[in-house]
Amino acid sequence: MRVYISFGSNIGDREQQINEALNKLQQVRDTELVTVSSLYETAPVGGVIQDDFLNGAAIVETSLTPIDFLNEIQRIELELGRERKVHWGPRTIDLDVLLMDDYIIEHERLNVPHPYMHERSFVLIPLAEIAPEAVHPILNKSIKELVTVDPEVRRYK
Ligand SMILES: Nc1ncnc2c1ncn2[C@@H]1O[C@H](COP(=O)(O)OP(=O)(O)OP(=O)(O)O)[C@@H](O)[C@H]1O
Ligand SMILES: Nc1nc2c(c(=O)[nH]1)N=C(CO)CN2
Repeated sequence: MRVYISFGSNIGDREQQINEALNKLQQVRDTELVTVSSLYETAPVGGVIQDDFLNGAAIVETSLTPIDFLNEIQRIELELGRERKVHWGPRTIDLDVLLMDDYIIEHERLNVPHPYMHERSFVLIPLAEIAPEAVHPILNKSIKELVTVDPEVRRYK
């Protein structure tokens, strides 16, 4: 199964934490990291006053089940010291599943496509860089069609 993920960090050495998360992802069993986007510096979305994020997206190929893959990314978040305090608040690392093939999953622990991905340019801009043709299976639109220009999402590296 092809999985599209987004990642973000806004506490501590953001770039280092993203690199560590991607290294750990590369070591997950039966999983290959296919493509990683550039990093983008993004203004915080959602109303919580907090520092800017570094965000990006990646393409992963895995033969794990969707829940086993979620378990692995949640383990990586915990290993990198992620604490769940403020909803939508600051985090050392956040890994979200955006798309899994063309699956629509409504599970208590996993909603795919990610319910907010189509309205978040900090997700769509990095994803459009690496997967413009990927299709949102509920909206039936490609990422290229969903993405819009946003001056608050700036190419970083
Ligand atoms: N597509 C998904 N990717 C990652 N987690 C998901 C997904 N769908 C549901 N979840 C569930 O969401 C829960 C909360 O995740 P998390 O704390 O990362 O939310 P958040 O990052 O604060 O908000 P958001 O989901 O809007 O990014 C997790 O425990 C996970 O089981
Ligand atoms: N720019 C930006 N804003 C956010 C982010 C994020 O990754 N980037 N994550 C959030 C919680 O999921 C809330 N707000």
